[in-house]
This record gives sequence, structure tokens and C-alpha cells, in this order.
Amino acid sequence: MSKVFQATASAPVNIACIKYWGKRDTKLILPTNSSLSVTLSQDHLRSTTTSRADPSFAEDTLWLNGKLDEIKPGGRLATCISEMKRLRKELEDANPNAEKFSHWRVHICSHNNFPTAAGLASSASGFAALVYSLAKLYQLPASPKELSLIARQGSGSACRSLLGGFVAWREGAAADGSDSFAEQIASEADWPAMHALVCVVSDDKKDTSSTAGMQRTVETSALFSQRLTVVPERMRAITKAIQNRDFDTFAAITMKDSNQFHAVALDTDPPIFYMNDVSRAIITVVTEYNRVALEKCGKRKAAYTFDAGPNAVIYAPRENMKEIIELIVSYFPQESFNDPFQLFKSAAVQGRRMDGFNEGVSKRFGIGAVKTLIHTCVGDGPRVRGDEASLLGHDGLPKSLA
Ligand SMILES: Nc1ncnc2c1ncn2[C@@H]1O[C@H](COP(=O)(O)OP(=O)(O)OP(=O)(O)O)[C@@H](O)[C@H]1O
Ligand SMILES: C[C@@](O)(CCOP(=O)(O)OP(=O)(O)O)CC(=O)O
Repeated sequence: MSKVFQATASAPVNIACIKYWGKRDTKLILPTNSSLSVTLSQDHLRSTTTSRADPSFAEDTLWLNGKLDEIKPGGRLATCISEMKRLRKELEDANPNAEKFSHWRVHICSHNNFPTAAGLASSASGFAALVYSLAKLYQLPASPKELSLIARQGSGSACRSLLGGFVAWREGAAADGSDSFAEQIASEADWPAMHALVCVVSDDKKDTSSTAGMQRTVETSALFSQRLTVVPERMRAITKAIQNRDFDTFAAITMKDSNQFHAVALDTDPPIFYMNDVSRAIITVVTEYNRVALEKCGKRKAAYTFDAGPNAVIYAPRENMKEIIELIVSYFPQESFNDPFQLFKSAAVQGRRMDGFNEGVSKRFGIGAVKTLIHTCVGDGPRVRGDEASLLGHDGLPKSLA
């Protein structure tokens, strides 16, 4: 039997605390500001990708969640694939003993275990898994930082999913993008108590993609240039807060930055509304929770943040998560709750509010307003998966189609 050139990898989602919004170069995907995110655990949210090279393949082909996805010539997917082939070719040229297969076509099959294109950062985990699986297929010695330069050209936020823990994407200054990469500022082991509750308000495909939305902001928003003047200090302050495990400061900055990003979206012409009434009610509930916490112990206990969609991510230290879930359930009832950290005795979590909480801050919504709650925590960077995880069958086609 001939040798199979194949690798499978999974990569995590990341959710930014300092948002990337705006490009100075749309082809190379170079941002107008640095950003910073928390990598979420792949035990709960992940993209898994298998890449295979074979001389019999006629075309580079990608299947995403069981369906053929077009690889447009010159498009983002094509750029990432050709950059990875280029690195393999360099390795082959430098090492006469290396097997020569950089010119073979590849079949790539990927699966997201959560809704795609719904503002849950699927492009981030997706492009990170793609680049990482190709790096393993091509046995490249590339570091996460080097791979982040390539994933960035698939989707900007994807560069941060090449690393675990707490990750900064440096905006850089070079015209060729060589200094616009991701780097870890603290590992998941440095602050393992950082947990996150994803409140899925909608898993529909969003109306205005991040790509189109941010470009419109750059072109039309007067507030946008003001935002660029405050981000550098926020980056410094939140990095220090993370390194000191100072949740109160982390929370204050994260919420301010989310609010400013949505203000800038609203200031875009025509305006962009990513949040809806449910999103705003979540903000109100978290704000009241923090008011009580500040009154009782002088520190915030939770931080909301919203990407380009209505879904909330609530960051909080692990010890607060039980009461936060009970609080959220009291306003946004759930039929059942998947409880990976075993905080509750039953899947039917009862809503509850802490003493001193002003329950009138929001109305109580019906079942379905928040569709699902996903409890997760900070996690590691991409993982290599064994052959048993392969998404491609012996014939080089998706197993799911067999
Ligand atoms: N597993 C994957 N492998 C390769 N590409 C993927 C994968 N998952 C998503 N993508 C790409 O990302 C696109 C979705 O990105 P989009 O930015 O619209 O949504 P999102 O990432 O869920 O939202 P956001 O980045 O605003 O949080 C898909 O249409 C597809 O092109
Ligand atoms: C609001 C954000 O989630 C925007 C993410 O934008 P994308 O990385 O999806 O955009 P492109 O580079 O055009 O693919 C903020 C963030 O993740 O930093």
C-alpha cells in the first residue's frame, strides 16, 4: 500500500476582549489596531480539519460541514493553501531527503461542532484548524507565530486561534504584514480560573459580515478614528490585568471595549446593529450583578462582550459561574442546561438572584430568547488528532458522505 500523506488537527475559538475592527490592507488582512482575546477550550467549541495530499487528486477541494465549499482563485482559502504549499516547497528544496509532494493537490475536510457564520467565531477556529492541519501534513517546523501570519490572511481573528491562553494580535507597521502576528501574553495555566458562558441568542447567519461591516466603518464612521486613539492604552492595561489575574480591571476594560465597538458599528453609514433586545437585556443584568458586587466587595464579578452578532460571551472567574448561570436562567429560562463542570444536580437549572439584586432591571424573557448556554473556560492552542479522528475516508472523500 502506498504511503498516505494526511493529518488531522483541531483548533479553538477565541473571543476578543479588545476588538479587531478595521483593516489598513484588505488583501493581506492588516488591522488598524492591535487586539487581544481569550482562547476558549476545544473540549466544548472547536473546528476539526483533515488535510490529505495525493497525486491522484485533480483539484484542491474543501468540504465544510459535509458540503463542498468553493476555493476561489486568489481568495482567502486559496491564499492560505498556497502559502502552506510554498513553505513545504522551501523545506523540500532545502532538504534533499525530504519527500516531494508540495505540488500534489490536497483534499481538506472540516467540521465545526457549533453553528458556522453565526458570530461564534467559526472563521477563526476554521482557518486556524486549516493552517495547522496543513502544517502537520507538510511536517513544517513553523512556530505558532509564523503560522499566525498565514491564518491571518484567511480571517484576521484566526491568527489568535493558533495559540492558547490569552493572545495579542500585534497590528504591526510593515507594509508586507511580516510584523502583524499573534503572540501569547499569558498561558491557560497562568489563569485557569477564567471561565466563559456563551449565551447563544441567535445561530442564524448574520446580515452584515464582519469583513463588509468593518470596511464600511473605516470608510464612514467619524467615531472610528477616536477609537484608534484609545486602543493602545487599553492593550497595555488589559495585558497587565491578565498577568496580575486582576479580574476587576479585566472586566471593566472588556465591557468598555465591547460597548465602543458596537458604538462604532452604529456610527457606520448605513448603521450596523449587531446586538438586539435580548443582547441589551443581558448587558443590563450583568451590569446590575456587578453593581451589587461592587457594593458588597468592591470588585466586578463578570464581564460581557459581544462580537459581530447578538450572542453574548460572559467572562467570569470559575467561582462565580454557578450564580451567574442561575441569574441568567432567571431572566432567560432554559429547558435544560448541559453542565460540563457539574455545578448542578440536575439539567433543569432553577433561576435564582442574589440578595440585593434589583429584579426590575429587565423583564423576564420566554424560553428560546437565549437558545443555549455553553459553559466553557480558557483553553489551549491547536491539537494534533490521531488517525481515528480523520474526516476523510480511504478514498480521499469525506466519511460523512460515504
Ligand atoms: N471549519 C472551517 N474551515 C474552513 N473555513 C471555515 C470553517 N468554518 C468557517 N469557515 C469560513 O468562515 C466563514 C464564516 O465566517 P464569518 O466571519 O462569516 O462568521 P463567524 O466566524 O462565525 O463570525 P465572526 O468572525 O464575526 O465571529 C465560512 O463561511 C467559511 O468560509
Ligand atoms: C467582531 C470581531 O469578531 C471581528 C472579527 O472579524 P473577522 O476576523 O471575522 O474578519 P475578517 O478578517 O474580515 O475575516 C472582533 C474580533 O474577533 O477581534
